Amino acid sequence: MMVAALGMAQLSRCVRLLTARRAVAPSSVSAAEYHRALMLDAGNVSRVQSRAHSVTQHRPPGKLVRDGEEKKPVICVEGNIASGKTTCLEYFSKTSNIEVLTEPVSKWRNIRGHNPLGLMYQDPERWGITLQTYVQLTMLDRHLSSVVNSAPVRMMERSIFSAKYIFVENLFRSGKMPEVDYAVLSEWFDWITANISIPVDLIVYLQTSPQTCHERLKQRCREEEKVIPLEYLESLHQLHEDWLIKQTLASLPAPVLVIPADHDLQKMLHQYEKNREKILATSSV
Ligand SMILES: Nc1ncnc2c1ncn2[C@@H]1O[C@H](COP(=O)(O)OP(=O)(O)O)[C@@H](O)[C@H]1O
Ligand SMILES: Nc1ccn([C@H]2C[C@H](O)[C@@H](COP(=O)(O)O)O2)c(=O)n1
Repeated sequence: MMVAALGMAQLSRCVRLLTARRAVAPSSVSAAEYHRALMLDAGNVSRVQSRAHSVTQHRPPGKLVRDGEEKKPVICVEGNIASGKTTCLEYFSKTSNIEVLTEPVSKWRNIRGHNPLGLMYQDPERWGITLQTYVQLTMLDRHLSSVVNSAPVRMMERSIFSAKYIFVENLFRSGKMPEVDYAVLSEWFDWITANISIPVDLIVYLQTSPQTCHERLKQRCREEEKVIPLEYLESLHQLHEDWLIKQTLASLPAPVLVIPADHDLQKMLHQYEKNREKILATSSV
């Protein structure tokens, strides 16, 4: 399995911890109950503790978390390709005291000299599973990454949730991902979300029309994305709407703040200012 081959430190550590503890669990106690009762070492991973603020529903006890993670509220910025997520994060990082985590796109474009993002766009049936396995791994790594500064809020570009509910779902529904690949990715996703705490306190949805994204995407001119047709952005848009607005696709990990994002840059900065309090107040919810 690719994840094993890549040997991602956090995931394998979590897996090892669970496996090791399971091996010595008393036979009269279920594995789940036993894990709940465990107080794991104060090394890299520990059991969820009480939180400084009141948003506790996404941090159920018994899941593994990175030390300190539960103390900092997490905002995920979601939206279609080229909707303006990076631009939004840049703006807030310049104007507020926040910790910003961008999507690890450079890793998706270059893993040991290979470009799974480019391969996926060339032949999604063959390479969709490869890219999305790596996206899932690298997004989990982002979610679990240690706090890098003392900023009171963390703002992330996308999440492990949109990777699954939007991109994997789209590949499968459009017939470009074989059912077995979808099943493997879903099993991984279900295991991760059942066993590892992935706190999200607010989703900021940059809501755009697919046409706007198509224009911005052409303007950005990322080599791999030159083959993206408008129809692809329309499918992704529909899934975003189903997940974040209609709420019919999958459960939401956090409340959603919708920001209309078809406007020009100047007006968008105004929109961000208008919503600044709502977004950053997440830290005192
Ligand atoms: N409001 C806007 N109006 C016009 N162009 C924009 C706007 N926001 C971002 N862009 C441009 O659109 C492209 C995609 O924006 P980006 O922030 O990289 O999107 P994302 O991170 O969602 O893919 C970039 O070239 C960026 O400069
Ligand atoms: N799970 C994912 C996440 C992203 N991508 C692609 C889409 C874009 O080509 C690129 C980066 O996205 P952006 O930040 O520009 O919206 O990665 C994907 O295929 N699967």
